[in-house]
Amino acid sequence: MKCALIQYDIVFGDPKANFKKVHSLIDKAMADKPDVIILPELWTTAYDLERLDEIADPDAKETCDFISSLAKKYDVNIIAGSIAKKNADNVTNTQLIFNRQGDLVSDYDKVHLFRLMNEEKFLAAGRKEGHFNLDGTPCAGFICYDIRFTEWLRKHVVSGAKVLFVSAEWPNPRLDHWRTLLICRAIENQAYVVACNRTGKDPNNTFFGHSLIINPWGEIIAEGGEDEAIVTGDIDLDELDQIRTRIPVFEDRRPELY
Ligand SMILES: NC(=O)CCC(=O)C(=O)O
Repeated sequence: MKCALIQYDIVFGDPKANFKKVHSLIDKAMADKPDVIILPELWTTAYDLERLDEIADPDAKETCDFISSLAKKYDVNIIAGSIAKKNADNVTNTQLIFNRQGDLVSDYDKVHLFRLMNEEKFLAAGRKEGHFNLDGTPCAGFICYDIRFTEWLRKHVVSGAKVLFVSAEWPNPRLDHWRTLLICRAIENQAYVVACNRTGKDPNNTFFGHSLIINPWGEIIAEGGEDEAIVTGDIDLDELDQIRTRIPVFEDRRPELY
């Protein structure tokens, strides 16, 4: 599974500009023929939370039509980061996943809202799990702050997920937390972690990029810098099985004790 992570500077509060930018970045990413493309968190609006009434996508319809047509056109799976989705009575931070046929295979609402960026004041938290299947591989999706919640990711891995996709807007000065948490999630779960973070800045924060692909041994396969880039790397699921055989963490767990 070849992954292409599109880490870019999201235009604040301007979905139209972001659709245009993402269209051209996806066109560019396809030069490498990836199997899956990953976008960052809130990639249509960024953290312009005070204007969500105006700019959140009603039922995610416009975003779904746009991403679905690109997935079909390019025969590629797309983790459409997350977007602000306007529902009947609230707005959620929702990760949308499309397969190569352009079908929506998961819509995961961020479960853990991040107070430091005022999410709890404007967004409703999700309650359901983020499982999906891409080309026969069991995967799960998470959004930014979710990665601090070990049990949440573990629950998905225990239910079968082998690749953990993360969409983020993780700002300075917590680059060390970002890298360390993601490496730990990969090692402890003996799973691939594929995490896309935005670059650039908004009125309140600066973002460092450093999107990462990490193997189940905790080794970094690819890492972005601080600038806009398409970060690519391959995932080899045989390697995952070898690591799980060598150190059989899932056989040795004692869930009856904890
Ligand atoms: N957008 C987010 O959820 C940011 C999470 C974050 O920065 C953290 O330190 O956790």
